[in-house]
Amino acid sequence: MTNATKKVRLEVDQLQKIYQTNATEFEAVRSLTFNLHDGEFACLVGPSGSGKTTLLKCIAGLMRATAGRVVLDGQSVNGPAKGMAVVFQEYGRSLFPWMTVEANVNLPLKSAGVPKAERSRRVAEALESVGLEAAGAKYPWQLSGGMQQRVAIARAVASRPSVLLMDEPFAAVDAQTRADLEDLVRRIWKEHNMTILFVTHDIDESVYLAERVLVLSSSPTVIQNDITIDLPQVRDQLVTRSDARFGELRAEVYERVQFAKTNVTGQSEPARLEEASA
Ligand SMILES: Nc1ncnc2c1ncn2[C@@H]1O[C@H](COP(=O)(O)OP(=O)(O)OP(=O)(O)O)[C@@H](O)[C@H]1O
Repeated sequence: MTNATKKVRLEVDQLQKIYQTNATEFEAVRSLTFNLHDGEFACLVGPSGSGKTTLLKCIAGLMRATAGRVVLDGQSVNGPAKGMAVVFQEYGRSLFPWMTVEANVNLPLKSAGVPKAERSRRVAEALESVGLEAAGAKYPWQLSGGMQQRVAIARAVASRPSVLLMDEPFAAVDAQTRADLEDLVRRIWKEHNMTILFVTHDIDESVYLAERVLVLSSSPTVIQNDITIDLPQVRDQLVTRSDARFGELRAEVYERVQFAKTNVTGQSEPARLEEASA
C-alpha cells in the first residue's frame, strides 16, 4: 500500500514555537508542516539546537505551540494525548525508582482506567516483547542502562499508542547496546504496526532505522528535506550498513545536515545537492 492510500495518523500543520524570555523572543520553529501515515517510521535529524526536542514536545502536547496545530487520528492535540507515547533519552529520570519494573509499566495503564486483568496481560506482553519477562519484580536501579531503556519502551508499547515519539532514546547507552535497541525498536514497530517519529543526532542511526528521514533547518526551523530511505525492509546491522545504497543515503543525509548548519530558512540548496536528489 502506498502512502497516498494509507491513513494519515499525525498531521503537523504550520506549527510555530516562539520562546519568550523576559523581553526577548526567540522563534525556534516556523510554520513547520508534515504528515505521518499509518505505519511509517520517520527519523528527525538536524543540527544541534535546530529545535528537534522543541518540535517533539509540541507534537506530544507537552509544550504549547505559539501557532499551528497537531492532529492525531483526526483529533486536535492540546495536551498529552491518549494515542501517543513518548520515550525520552533520560531513562534514569523517566522511571520511578521506588516502583518495580512491572509497576512502572503498569502505571499509565492504571491511570488510563484499563481493567486489572487486561493490565496484567498487557504488562506481561510488553515485557516479553522487550525481552524482560524475567525482570518484572526488579527495581530500575537493579538494571543496566540498556535494560532500563527497554522498560521505558515496554511502558510505551503497553499503552498501545498509534504514534510513538522517541527523543534520542539511545544517546546515553554504549554502541553495542545501541545496536541491539535499534533492532528491538524495528521489531516492535513491525509487530505492533506502530507509527514512529524518532529524533536522533546520529545520521547512520537515522538511515538504518527509518523509511523516511526529515532534515530540519537551523532555527527558525522548517523541514528542509524529506528523504525516502529505499533500503530493503529487513535490516541487519552488518548487511545493511555495508550495503552501497546505505553509504549513498548516509552521505546524502550528512550533506543536507551540513547545509542546514549554515542555511538561513528559505534559501535554496546548492546545485550539487539538487542534482543528488534529482
Ligand atoms: N525554554 C527555552 N527558552 C528559550 N529558548 C529555548 C528554550 N528551550 C530551547 N530554546 C532554544 O530553542 C532552540 C531549539 O532548542 P531544542 O532543544 O529544541 O533543539 P535540539 O535540536 O533538540 O537541540 P540538540 O540537538 O542540541 O538537543 C535552541 O536555540 C534553544 O536554545
